[in-house]
Amino acid sequence: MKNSSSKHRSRSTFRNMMRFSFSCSKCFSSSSDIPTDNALMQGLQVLQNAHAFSFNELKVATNGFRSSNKIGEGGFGSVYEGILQDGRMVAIKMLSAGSKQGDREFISEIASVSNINHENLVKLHGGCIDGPYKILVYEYMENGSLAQTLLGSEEKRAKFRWETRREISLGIAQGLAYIHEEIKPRIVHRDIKASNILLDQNLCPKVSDFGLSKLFPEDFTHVSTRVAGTLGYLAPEYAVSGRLTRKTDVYSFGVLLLEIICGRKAVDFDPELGEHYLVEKAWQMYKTDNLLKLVDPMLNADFLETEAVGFVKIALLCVQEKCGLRPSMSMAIKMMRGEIDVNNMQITQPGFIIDIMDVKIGRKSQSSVQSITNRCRPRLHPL
Ligand SMILES: Nc1ncnc2c1ncn2[C@@H]1O[C@H](COP(=O)(O)OP(=O)(O)OP(=O)(O)O)[C@@H](O)[C@H]1O
Repeated sequence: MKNSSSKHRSRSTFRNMMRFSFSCSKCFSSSSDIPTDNALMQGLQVLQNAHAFSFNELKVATNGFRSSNKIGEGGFGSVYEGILQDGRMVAIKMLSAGSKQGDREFISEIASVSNINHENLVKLHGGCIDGPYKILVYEYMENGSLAQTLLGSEEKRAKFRWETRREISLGIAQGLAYIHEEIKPRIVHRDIKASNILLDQNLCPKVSDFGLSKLFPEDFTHVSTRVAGTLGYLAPEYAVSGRLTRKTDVYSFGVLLLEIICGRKAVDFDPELGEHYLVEKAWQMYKTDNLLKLVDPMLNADFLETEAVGFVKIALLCVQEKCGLRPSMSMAIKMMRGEIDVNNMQITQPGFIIDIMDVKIGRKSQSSVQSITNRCRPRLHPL
């Protein structure tokens, strides 16, 4: 199920075009986002809790960061597979040198991940800071990302059964519920998407890439922040106002859940249909009572209909336009397990962004949009 590095590269290039990060000094309290020497020092101190690898150790593990060891490339650097001296297989993420943003992501990732342990979160073994090099060392995930396996090209897509999709969805939800509700300080991931869900040898899903995560003091309901994330997964209110809450992740989870059920990307391009959006499609199908038609044809109708339709409804609840109507992750888990009947929940219009460069906006968003610049004004689609 593992893919070649060239394929990783071409997909990553496309994904990176979809990922964006911008700030607006007028409306976002961005001072905490600017990496300072102090912040860097704090990051280094936290790193002492994890293993500090030497650059040479990692160079040996990856055959001198040889291109044949490269397994992927993300927005902030390249990922290599490597074998440590003790025989452990690891994924080694070398952040792009000299990038200020890279510093921030690096510290954020270390601070978020080095102290947490959960079967649905990728384990960070440690890291290395050596001159211009900033490197993270993770447990190795044999089956790559959901973006490669479930949403890859038609001929290469893995055939995930319904039960596997259900367990993957539940696992991701459990990882998120853990960082949202169980640990202190709480963590908002901020970049939940298919390429950040990695699968181990047993197809157990693990949330990875905490580079954009924000630590959340317990008594805070939200923080104002630079907007960062990936188009298609971005909660509208967060894109519009920079107001980050756990419901920002819940929105992205809803989009991801739709992708898992439908086997289709959140935003896709078709030569005939043009660009189309999964959230919009799901809402149309819901309104016309056609949710079954959304389920991935690759399943050949081999799935539990009520459960699959229930999962689409849960996804629609997670992407509700009003974040107050979205469930918490623990509530979503209860619905997925059938402990709460999703059919008793009221589903209203979802919200989504189709173009961050265009200034046309849908209803309900005027007031919050007024405070931001033209450049970063998203267009909310009036569904
Ligand atoms: N722990 C890991 N085990 C195995 N492969 C990994 C691991 N971490 C990352 N990868 C591979 O490297 C690729 C790039 O990962 P990375 O987190 O740098 O970026 P991304 O999530 O794909 O993109 P972006 O940076 O835009 O979010 C992943 O898609 C995956 O194929």
